[in-house]
Amino acid sequence: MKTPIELKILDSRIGSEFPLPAYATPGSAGMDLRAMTDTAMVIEPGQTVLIPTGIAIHVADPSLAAVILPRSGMGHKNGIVLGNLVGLIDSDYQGQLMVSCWNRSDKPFTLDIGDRLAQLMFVPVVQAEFTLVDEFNSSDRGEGGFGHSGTK
Ligand SMILES: O=c1ccn([C@H]2C[C@H](O)[C@@H](COP(=O)(O)OP(=O)(O)OP(=O)(O)O)O2)c(=O)[nH]1
Ligand SMILES: [Mg+2]
Repeated sequence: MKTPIELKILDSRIGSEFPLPAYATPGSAGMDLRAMTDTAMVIEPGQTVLIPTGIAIHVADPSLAAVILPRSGMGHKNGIVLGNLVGLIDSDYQGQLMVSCWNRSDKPFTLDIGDRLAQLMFVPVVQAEFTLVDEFNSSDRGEGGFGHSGTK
């Protein structure tokens, strides 16, 4: 059972020349987002460019969010990852989904119009309300962290 999410097409090439984001297989967690630029573009080594996707979504439910993640092939083979590492889409965001595209490789990368450059995944969210305390009930870990348990 899939969760309905409102989507607006902002670029008419989506839904005509290029399909709407969709799950590629029944078990896919993410759906690919496409580069809806006016022209193909070369992203130079080290450069970060904000790429429009041509769509907006309104998640609406505060117990859900969407995240934009790199595609593993683009990241591993081409060094095309996200300038913000992970993009978080708030449930009340209604603007265009944008992908911060970072070429972390040492080679220029050509991004063609409509290329699938990142992926969108919906996730459950728990909103917290802080309860102020002076002391925590002690845990086994306590304040240990950042590798204090070693690597072996
Ligand atoms: O990769 C991304 C990350 C964010 N957003 C949009 C949706 C998100 O809800 C909004 C704000 O993102 P975030 O809170 O991460 O950025 P900020 O720098 O804190 O901006 P703001 O002050 O608008 O919250 O920008 C994208 O389109 N793509
Ligand atoms: Mg913010």
